Amino acid sequence: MKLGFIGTGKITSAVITGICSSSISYNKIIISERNKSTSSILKKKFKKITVSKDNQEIINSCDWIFLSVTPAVGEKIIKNLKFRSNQTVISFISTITLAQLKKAIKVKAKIIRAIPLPPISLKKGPVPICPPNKKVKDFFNKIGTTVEIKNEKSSINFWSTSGMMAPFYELLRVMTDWLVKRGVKRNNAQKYITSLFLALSEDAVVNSKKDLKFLVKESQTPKGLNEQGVKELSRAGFYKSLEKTLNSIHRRLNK
Ligand SMILES: NC(=O)C1=CN([C@@H]2O[C@H](COP(=O)(O)OP(=O)(O)OC[C@H]3O[C@@H](n4cnc5c(N)ncnc54)[C@H](OP(=O)(O)O)[C@@H]3O)[C@@H](O)[C@H]2O)C=CC1
Repeated sequence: MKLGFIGTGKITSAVITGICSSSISYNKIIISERNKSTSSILKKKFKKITVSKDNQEIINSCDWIFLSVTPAVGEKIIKNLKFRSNQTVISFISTITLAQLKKAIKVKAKIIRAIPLPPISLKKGPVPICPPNKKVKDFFNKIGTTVEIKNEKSSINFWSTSGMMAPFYELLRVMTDWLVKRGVKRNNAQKYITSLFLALSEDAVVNSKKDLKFLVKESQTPKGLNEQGVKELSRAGFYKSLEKTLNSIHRRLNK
């Protein structure tokens, strides 16, 4: 199987890093030259990668095509590319819908939307795909955890929560800086905060059969520090504001 990537930016780089350290079997990966620096780094790093200047040439030579350009570029270029009906086209593009993709691609290829996130480079994290597709599901399960979504409207909900990655890192940054201001060495502060949140996330995954509210409750002792933390942040509107931001990202995606 030959895999082609139209657009070689941050997410292509993460997906290819995941693929190249996984058990996925493929003959070749062809990536577009743009971005020049990213494509040349990937080519140097992984043997089976070829770089092409011509998007159409990538499509002509590959079985699976990953669309990984920004929405504005996608709207401009996809309609001018010629696909084959026996191809699988997987779009990472955030705001181009399945109906719009079908119209631009014209032939009856299999068209799937997927939302890989940067930790896919570590073969970790969820990959929502819509509509469900067995082969695409098996593929992403080798570099993450595929979540099949039947209804495209519902996939927008997942897209909305993916807008919380940078806010999550910002949370870690604020706590780390807080420790640094109190005299803790930066590397110790960062190590403490990142390993604490890694452990908490792993614990939440292990306990994923339980409703998260039990973990919220279990991690508080009456009148303890965590009880104070949740109470004060709730009173300050921290969690309401999180919900409000999710709603506003959702509205933007739903336009
Ligand atoms: N980053 C993320 O976490 C995620 C991103 N996505 C989606 O994936 C898509 C790509 O995102 P991301 O990787 O972050 O964006 P980037 O801006 O990093 O990558 C886009 C790439 O497209 C290239 N490009 C521009 N024009 C063309 C063209 N005509 N032909 C081929 N390639 C071209 C750019 O090259 P150049 O630099 O030369 O302009 C760049 O390398 C977006 O639609 C985004 O919504 C989806 C899931 C997660």
